Amino acid sequence: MGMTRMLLECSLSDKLCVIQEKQYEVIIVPTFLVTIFLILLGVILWLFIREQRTQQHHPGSRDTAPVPPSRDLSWEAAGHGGNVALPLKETSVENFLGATPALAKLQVPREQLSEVVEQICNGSYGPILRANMNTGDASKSKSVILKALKEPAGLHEVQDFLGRIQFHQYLGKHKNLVQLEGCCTEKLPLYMVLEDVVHGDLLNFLWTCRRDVMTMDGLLYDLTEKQVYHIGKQVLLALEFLQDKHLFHGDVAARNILIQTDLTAKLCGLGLAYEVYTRGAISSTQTIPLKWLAPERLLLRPAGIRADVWSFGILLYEMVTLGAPPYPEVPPASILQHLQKRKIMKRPSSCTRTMYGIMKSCWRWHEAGRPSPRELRLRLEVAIKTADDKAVLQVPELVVPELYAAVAGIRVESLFYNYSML
Ligand SMILES: Nc1ncnc2c1ncn2[C@@H]1O[C@H](COP(=O)(O)OP(=O)(O)OP(=O)(O)O)[C@@H](O)[C@H]1O
Repeated sequence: MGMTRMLLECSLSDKLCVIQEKQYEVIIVPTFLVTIFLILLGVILWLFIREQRTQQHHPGSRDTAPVPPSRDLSWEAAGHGGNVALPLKETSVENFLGATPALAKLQVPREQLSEVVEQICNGSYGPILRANMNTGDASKSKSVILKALKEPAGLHEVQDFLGRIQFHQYLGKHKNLVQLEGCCTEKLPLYMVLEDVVHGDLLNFLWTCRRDVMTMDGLLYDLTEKQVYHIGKQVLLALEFLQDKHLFHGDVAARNILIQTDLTAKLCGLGLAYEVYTRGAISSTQTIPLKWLAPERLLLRPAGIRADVWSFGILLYEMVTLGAPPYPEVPPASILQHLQKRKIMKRPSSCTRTMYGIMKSCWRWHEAGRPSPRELRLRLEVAIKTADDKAVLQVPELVVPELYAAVAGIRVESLFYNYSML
């Protein structure tokens, strides 16, 4: 339109008009084309740089076979639930480890765990194994306990297992708590490495004391009143330690105490203490034998360290009777009604009045009336001074584990006894 108008207004002899027409062709069109070219070049460059950056973030994506997608939490969120066990990809575990760098310091090289000697039992996470650990020097190989996470495991189980290791790390060392030596969590299968308390649990020790066995691997299978106090005092030290950290154990019983040759006692079975640590209370549906529980636990009320004190009273009873089941005349399911009638266990014939007095103080209905672990320990320290260290506790009847389990209200499979010993 503009050109037509120009031509109409100009004569052929009009030079100015010709010059204007040449300006239009020579300046504006090339400028337009150059601009388009530059824009295209810019876009191509931008796409090229973006591609380069993508490759830097995923180095193997072009040169290696594609990695299968790892299972993520969305799988569980899609209605499959946390308990579904699926084989985990190494990458999933590595992701967790990335989120828990504190565990890096605890890693034990797998090649140091040379041979599994035996499977002790099936624990709450999976098999509990005894293995040899090489410490570099062949003459210094030592026995350790491996708690393995059973496979296949769900993601939340892996998380829980790693959390449990960190809980051990948080607790730190205490002479009367089973010690964490390290872990193998850089790949599957996952292991928690614990010190080996070779003589196993106190309940088995008590049962063996009923037999004619004198000593085994340096441990004397005889128990006096003084030794009962000695073991009890160590358990109370462990409870004080937990209380200082605003925790409690939740399952104090002879089956959860490990014994060393010199009668050092170590509290194990810290699963419920871990729940208290993570959730502030025991919320697990895990069944704890009712006969060891304080009334507030049976009534599903909030509980604390004084519920452990109640169970400690039952532990004293277990020791002085060499592992008899508590309340032998009461069916496990009726224990709450029994206690609601304010009935407690009678004094066993092997129990002194002093010791029975201590037991009764643990079994006061209201937790505020019960002593604290520290008060209790001080009472034990006084009692120990005059306790009998000569007379050996004796119970002639041998234990039939199935019968014990039925009367105690415990699943027989959860008792880690050695048949050959009984
Ligand atoms: N460090 C250890 N040394 C020797 N034996 C052990 C050790 N740890 C566990 N055991 C054996 O395994 C049994 C079960 O241990 P423990 O209760 O700690 O395992 P768990 O089932 O994993 O429970 P939790 O999850 O409550 O810790 C013990 O009664 C004992 O016989």
